[in-house]
Amino acid sequence: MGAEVVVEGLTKSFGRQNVWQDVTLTLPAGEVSVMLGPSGTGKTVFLKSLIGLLKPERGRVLVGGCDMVNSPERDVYEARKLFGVMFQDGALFGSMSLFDNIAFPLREHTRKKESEIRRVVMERVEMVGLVGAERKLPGEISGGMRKRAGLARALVLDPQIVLCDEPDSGLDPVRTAYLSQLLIDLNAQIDATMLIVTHNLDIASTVPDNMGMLFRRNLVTFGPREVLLTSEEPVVAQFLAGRREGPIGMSEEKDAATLAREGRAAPPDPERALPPQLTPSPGLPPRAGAQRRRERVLNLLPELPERARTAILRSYAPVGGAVS
Ligand SMILES: Nc1ncnc2c1ncn2[C@@H]1O[C@H](COP(=O)(O)OP(=O)(O)OP(=O)(O)O)[C@@H](O)[C@H]1O
Repeated sequence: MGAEVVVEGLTKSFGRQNVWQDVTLTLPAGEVSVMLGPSGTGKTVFLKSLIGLLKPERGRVLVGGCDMVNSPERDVYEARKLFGVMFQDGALFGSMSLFDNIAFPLREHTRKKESEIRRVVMERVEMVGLVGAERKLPGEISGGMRKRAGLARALVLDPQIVLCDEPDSGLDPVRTAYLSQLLIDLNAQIDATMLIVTHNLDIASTVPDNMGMLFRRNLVTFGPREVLLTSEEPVVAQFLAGRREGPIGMSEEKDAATLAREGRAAPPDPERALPPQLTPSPGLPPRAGAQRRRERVLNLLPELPERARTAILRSYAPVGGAVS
């Protein structure tokens, strides 16, 4: 099972520019979470802070007993091995074949023999559907294939936590749908804790167990997907509807006068059925994380808003019956 990631009171600034403050959330072990947010709200900075590449000035990130913010660099380096990171552009070495790119972390961080490296690399190549392309250079394949190669590389060290930074950027809607299914299938196979940063509403509404959103230097919300998807918070409703009307402007924030002229954005219709969450492809095991999540979320019910409660009970009810 993947490791839980506990974030407490995290605050990050660059000089006098505060990116976000007092961010507190827990990525539950083995579950899939998504972080949404308009451009420039600090989603990438958040991912980099989780792995200790950027150092917030306040707060803690606890992973398997290590505080990625405040522990000595030696401990942070060790704990970083629990993570697999898929960067926005795949971050592949252009002069190396996909095979060598994917093998790179194994050659760098382990003493495995070449035969063993080959076995692990090919297993991951198969998982992400790149068999036959492993001898190609990154420049000879499509953007979607590069993304999948980046994902395969993020998986070679058997990470307990997988972070994906905008895995959909530059992909067409069909490739994005395949990628969404791939992320769920991977979670079913490796039971890692996953955090996906994205603007993509299709991924956001069909992939995660949990969702959060960063806006105006704050974490607007983080919790079970149903909370955000039924939220009446104007910024969340605007983002999910992809509308111009609302607090999010071209340069992130609108001034109060513009907002007053527009009036409040309509909240989502409470009767609207939520898009169903993807399930693993036929032949794969059920997601252990989804089973744990069901227990966890049903215990949380009394603390959740009415709309989210109704949506959760509806999604867990057997057809025509009530949740036990
Ligand atoms: N190393 C850095 N030094 C100074 N400022 C930085 C640095 N990295 C990021 N920033 C600033 O932090 C803010 C948040 O950037 P970040 O890339 O995390 O946003 P984002 O939400 O991921 O955006 P997008 O969705 O457009 O990728 C931006 O204003 C950016 O300029």
